[in-house]
Amino acid sequence: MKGTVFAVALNHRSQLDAWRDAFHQPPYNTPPKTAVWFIKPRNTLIRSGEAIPHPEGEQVLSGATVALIVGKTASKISPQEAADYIAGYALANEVSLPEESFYRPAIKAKCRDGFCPVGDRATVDNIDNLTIVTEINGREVDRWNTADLQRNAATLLSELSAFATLNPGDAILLGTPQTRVTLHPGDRVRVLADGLPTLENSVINARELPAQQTFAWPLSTSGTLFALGLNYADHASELDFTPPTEPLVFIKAPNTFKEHNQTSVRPDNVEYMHYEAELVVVIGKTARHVAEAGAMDYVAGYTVCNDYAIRDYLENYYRPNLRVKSRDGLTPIGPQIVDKSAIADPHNLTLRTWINGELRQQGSTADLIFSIPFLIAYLSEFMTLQPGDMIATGTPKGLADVRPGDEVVVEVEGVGRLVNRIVSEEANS
Ligand SMILES: O=C(O)C/C=C\CC(=O)C(=O)O
Ligand SMILES: [Mg+2]
Repeated sequence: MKGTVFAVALNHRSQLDAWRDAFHQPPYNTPPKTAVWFIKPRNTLIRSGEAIPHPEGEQVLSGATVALIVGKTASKISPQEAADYIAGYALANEVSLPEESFYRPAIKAKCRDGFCPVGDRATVDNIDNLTIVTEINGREVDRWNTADLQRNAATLLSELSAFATLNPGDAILLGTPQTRVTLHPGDRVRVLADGLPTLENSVINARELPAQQTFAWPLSTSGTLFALGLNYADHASELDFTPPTEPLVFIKAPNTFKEHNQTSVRPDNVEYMHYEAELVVVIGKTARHVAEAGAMDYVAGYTVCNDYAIRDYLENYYRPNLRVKSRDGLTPIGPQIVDKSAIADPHNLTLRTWINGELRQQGSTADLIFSIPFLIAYLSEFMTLQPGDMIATGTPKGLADVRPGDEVVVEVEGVGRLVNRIVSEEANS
């Protein structure tokens, strides 16, 4: 099994009930209109029998659920067609720290090493009425039924495939109830459901992890692309935000990647398709608990990306949400990785974007709010960065809409010049 693990928050009725009043207050203002997606990156994935690391001083919550495993490439499918695209289901545990907000991506709560155990796959007769039981140290502590999900498995597959092509081995975690069970070092947590292989994991103190243990999806084909939001003060203010005091990090899945000289699709009937020129840092060796002072040793090189956003789809849930940023083909990246030794000072590079030859965006990595070593230290404090992982460092001021027919060139001085063309949905079909 391999692939990207997508997950959905606020999909159990008990969660919607608990948050109902808050949804009408800032920062949310309205209840979510679409599924609230997030990604469990490869460092979170472990198998049955492996240990869940418990970060010292944190409250760790078990979130027993089911993973839908995709069997066939799925793009824009209806709920009625979904069964044909599903290879089976597996028990999973969407382990998390407590969440006090659904406004920003919950990366620090949900993307810690080993926070996504997934069991073996099987087929299930009726996934929409499945009871999932959690036992800790042999005692039942939780039980819930998939009939209480807001969106069922087929609907989730359909809604995600509307903007992200799913490939065999990709998975969707169906959601968890509001109430979760606390895990402690030394616990054994078992997740059970009729017809699915039991998922069993011990919980160990994260300090006791063997140094060489990595948290890699066994057959992963691609590193994780972490992206920074609002990492340039001038860009934050053009979007009417004050600059963040802590990095705002979201994840872009591999379905978004496009090579140099390819096309990206502008969805019909949208007003805002914005380019974003960004310097991307490529990690060269495993980084866990790295100090800022030594963090540049973990960089292999640099590349360029265009972190397109469809801002019409912004909702104040895990903002920027996957519908805005993780659409098929909306991250042109490349054209090459430039070795670290070729860049004298990555914090003094000019970024530029041209539309049809006209210069529309210009900034400098000198203005990054959170520097490259700070970001590596920040992320590696709560997750293991692995060779091939990437950090898109954010974009400066200068956004504008792009239209079918436009040629968009983003450049980072000394690193590369990345060309992309915008096409309409019709031209792409
Ligand atoms: O939530 C928002 O509107 C802003 C999030 C990300 C912007 C981004 O990708 C960047 O600053 O770069
Ligand atoms: Mg960006």
